[in-house]
Amino acid sequence: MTYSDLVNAWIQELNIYPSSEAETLVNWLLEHHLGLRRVDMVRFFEKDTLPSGLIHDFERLKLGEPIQYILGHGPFYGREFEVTQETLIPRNETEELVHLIIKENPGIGNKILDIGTGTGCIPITLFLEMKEAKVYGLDVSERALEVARRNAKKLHAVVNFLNCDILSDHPAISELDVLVSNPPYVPQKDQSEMHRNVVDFEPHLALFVPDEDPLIFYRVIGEKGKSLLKKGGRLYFEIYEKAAKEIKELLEKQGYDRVTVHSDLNGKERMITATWN
Ligand SMILES: C[S@@+](CC[C@H](N)C(=O)[O-])C[C@H]1O[C@@H](n2cnc3c(N)ncnc32)[C@H](O)[C@@H]1O
Repeated sequence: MTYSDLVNAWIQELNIYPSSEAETLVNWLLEHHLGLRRVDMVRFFEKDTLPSGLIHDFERLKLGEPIQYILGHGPFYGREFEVTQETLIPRNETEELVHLIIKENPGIGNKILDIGTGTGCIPITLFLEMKEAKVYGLDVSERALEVARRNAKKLHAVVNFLNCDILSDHPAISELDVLVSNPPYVPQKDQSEMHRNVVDFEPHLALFVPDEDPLIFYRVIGEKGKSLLKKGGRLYFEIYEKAAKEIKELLEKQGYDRVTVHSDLNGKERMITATWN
């Protein structure tokens, strides 16, 4: 079998994805298993046989499992982060949120807390990209925090991780320059609109909120932010596009200033920022 025979056959079999995406996924899997660049793979196929792990992983891909869970890692802001089924897979729009924080807070020694940290991708990246930042990350899931701690160690980032349920506990932190969160925000009833590989594989604890109170995390974090943030401190949320207007109104009602909705690169309203004065 040649490289192109195999790639074409697998693209056909991976018909749960559009063919351009299937091609990217097949090549990602091949590169991971063979440790070869695409150009070298053509030569590999002329003389070698496929490792059995590759076939097994392809079967998982066909069943809709996200490739980051299969490989055990995924990219975020130019670095690879370990992911497990206890953690959300880091998303592009979250990279944009992190980029906004870096751009808007060029000073030295910012004190930062990330609520609902998952893999730790937000605080680890902020530690590595901002000068002398003092960074905290919290999550209710101890299993997610274990992953976050491993990521920090591997990437040489100093982050204080705390196990905390933000809906019932108050973290013992104050005088923050930046409070950031990408909290769970998808109402249960919207499950049916989501891609199967998200609903079937990613942790529901990281995704869903009750239909009767979909803004619960924004309301609670906004309220707690008043004592966590210092005067002039900045709040950064990733948001559900459908809820942008309501979250803006909520934060204005809570007394925040300069409440601003930002669009991501796809033109979707996916971030909101505010100042506590
Ligand atoms: C949407 S994920 C975000 C993960 C990561 N920050 C990212 O952007 O990839 C939300 C995170 O909030 C955590 N979480 C859910 N309920 C929580 C709670 N009550 N208190 C603290 N964290 C919570 C989940 O475990 C999950 O890691």
